[in-house]
Amino acid sequence: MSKLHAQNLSYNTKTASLLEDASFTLQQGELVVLLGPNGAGKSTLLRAALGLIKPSAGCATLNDIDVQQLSPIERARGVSYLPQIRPLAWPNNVKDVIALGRFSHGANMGNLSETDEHAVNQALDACDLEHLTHRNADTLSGGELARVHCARIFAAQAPLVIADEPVAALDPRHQFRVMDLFSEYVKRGNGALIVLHDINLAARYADRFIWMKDGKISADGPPLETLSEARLEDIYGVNSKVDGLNVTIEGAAD
Ligand SMILES: Nc1ncnc2c1ncn2[C@@H]1O[C@H](COP(=O)(O)OP(=O)(O)OP(=O)(O)O)[C@@H](O)[C@H]1O
Repeated sequence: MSKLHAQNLSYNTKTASLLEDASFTLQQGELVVLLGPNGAGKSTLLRAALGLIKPSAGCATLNDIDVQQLSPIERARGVSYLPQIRPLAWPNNVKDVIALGRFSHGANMGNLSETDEHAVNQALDACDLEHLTHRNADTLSGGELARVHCARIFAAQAPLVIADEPVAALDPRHQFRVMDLFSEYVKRGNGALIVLHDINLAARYADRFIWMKDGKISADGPPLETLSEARLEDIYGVNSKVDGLNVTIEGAAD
């Protein structure tokens, strides 16, 4: 059972505390949504938990090994990470960008093994990208490119994924399609931690919510237990109506 565990992570710059005493666990078999307003510290938390930045205090482990000790390939085999900002180093075609997800398996670009080829084709198909296989990635629309990046992390076939706003640029149909893919991935026994700003979408898919504000985790639990009008006002400063898992945001609270 793969498990990413963050224990009392803090991250300070010279002038500010961006993350304070944050702990969470992600394991196989659960789809967790990380929620919080812009600037809450969600990306900082994910990067510290993955060992991409060195925390000022606390530590994170992947399967009980300190993430700071893992090589990039070891880490990528355990957790596939889709950052919020996804620069493309050069204008590869769609299939080659997705094949980058196979690097952690030793894939040889331009000469993929049968297993790599199969994983890439499966991801292409799952993300509705077959018709774009040979297009240059720098000619895609924002939504198409977002799907290519999702396909890249699915092609990696890691037991855990962390995705920072994977559906932000997608139209409603593709938002559901991509969230369905994460859901199916979790049902196959994997684990996913996903940052979303759409609370209704989050409530529809999440087994658990982690709520963040001002660099701190303020709640961690099942949607039905942690989603409330008071919570939405506290976290986002909005008035809302919450009925079970249905949320209507009525407007800014002040
Ligand atoms: N290296 C840095 N130096 C100074 N401030 C930083 C640094 N990195 C992040 N920040 C600030 O820390 C805060 C948290 O940033 P972070 O990207 O973690 O937020 P977030 O919750 O992911 O936000 P969003 O929803 O807008 O993506 C922001 O105010 C950001 O400007």
